[in-house]
Amino acid sequence: MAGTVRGRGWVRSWGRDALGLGWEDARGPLQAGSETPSSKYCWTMSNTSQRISVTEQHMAERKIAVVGAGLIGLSTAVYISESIPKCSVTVISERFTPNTTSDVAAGMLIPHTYPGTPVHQQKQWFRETFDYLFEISNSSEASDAGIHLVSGWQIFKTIPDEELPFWSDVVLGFRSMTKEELKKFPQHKFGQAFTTLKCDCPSYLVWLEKRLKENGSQVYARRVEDLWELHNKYDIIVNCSGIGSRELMGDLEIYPVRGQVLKVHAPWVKHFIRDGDGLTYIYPGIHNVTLGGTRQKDNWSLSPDPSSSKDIFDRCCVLEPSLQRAQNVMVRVGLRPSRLAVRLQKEMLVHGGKKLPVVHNYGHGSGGFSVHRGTAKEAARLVGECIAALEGSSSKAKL
Ligand SMILES: Cc1cc2nc3c(=O)[nH]c(=O)nc-3n(C[C@H](O)[C@H](O)[C@H](O)COP(=O)(O)OP(=O)(O)OC[C@H]3O[C@@H](n4cnc5c(N)ncnc54)[C@H](O)[C@@H]3O)c2cc1C
Ligand SMILES: O=C([O-])CC(=O)C(=O)O
Repeated sequence: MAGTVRGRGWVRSWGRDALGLGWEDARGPLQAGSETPSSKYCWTMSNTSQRISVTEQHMAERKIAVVGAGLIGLSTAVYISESIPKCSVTVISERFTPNTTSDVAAGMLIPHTYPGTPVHQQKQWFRETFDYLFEISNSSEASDAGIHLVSGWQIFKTIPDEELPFWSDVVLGFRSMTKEELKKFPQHKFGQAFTTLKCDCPSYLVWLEKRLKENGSQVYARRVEDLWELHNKYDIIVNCSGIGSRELMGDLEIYPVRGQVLKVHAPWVKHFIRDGDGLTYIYPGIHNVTLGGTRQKDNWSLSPDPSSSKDIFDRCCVLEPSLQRAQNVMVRVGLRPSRLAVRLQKEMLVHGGKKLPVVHNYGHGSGGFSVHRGTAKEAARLVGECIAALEGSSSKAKL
């Protein structure tokens, strides 16, 4: 069975591979049982990626599979394909844009704290992500990538313990709100004004997919039940399966935090507004304004809840009364892949005397957009270490 899905510039063809599993290919269907055309792969280096230091000479071409095609999988695959020489990158995922959690997100660059990750590390990830997207926002790619600057306010009913958050010198023009500005919010006592970046989620994911295609990477649509399925075809696995890691890796430290948002047409809203309690926010984007939200721990339901929609809308109208005239209200629900700390580490799986190096990059919770480029860079560095170890063991074997 074969067919074609979805347009938007990159048509994926699909069919079934030698394992009897559904696959998708960026350049048209492979024949069942055919070899992955890895020798055709090439790598390029953009001025925003650093090349990972892996000795190129005499290196075997390494086959890397990235599991997951949400924001984290795509951005990690792009970073690897642009920074590691002599490797082929294949993305394998059950779902693609527009059907991932990443498509539901507001896509704002305002960090959420991971209690189990050192703050200096989170700040570095945020800075790397901010600098990368700022450069895109300042280029001709900005509209294709769906990246833009947005200014606004974070407001508080009581003065927060931390008046200067750790990320205040990364965003632009951070300052306390003036008394005049606060008059707009009579229930709030304190506020922070700043300019940050926003990703238009489906556009950014489509743009990342396009980058991968240009780098010669492959994309397959299928669910992975066990990483060992990939052992014979790939040298290194990068696990970016988000909340899917609970089942795939048996990681009980990751849990869903259900989020419901409304996407509305209100083109006159230009400023973002976020209540510091993290529950209510208004984020103007390119195509619509995202109104949020809910945070429901351990709730797996992807069905929209009408009473939550009304509550979100009412809360947002209190902060921005003009939203009462908003139109085309769409409801979206996503499960934030939450964890005390992002899992960004190497693991060597061993099974029947065989080894499979895995790099994990998942558990970004409420803040994936804010740190994705930084975590992609760190995951690529760990992949570089795995390659160096494989090179070391293959040269020892030759002696
Ligand atoms: C309502 C809401 C608003 C948000 N707003 C923001 C925001 O403004 N700013 C911000 O920084 N963050 C925000 N987030 C958080 C952000 O969306 C997440 O941190 C981010 O999307 C996580 O990306 P991911 O790639 O890890 O997960 P996902 O997008 O869920 O991708 C996981 C991928 O893995 C695949 N997969 C899973 N299991 C398997 C398997 N067994 N086999 C094959 N494939 C598998 C899935 O199909 C999917 O493609 C928001 C989240 C929500 C829900
Ligand atoms: O909290 C926010 O501002 C938006 C967000 O990241 C979320 O809902 O997870």
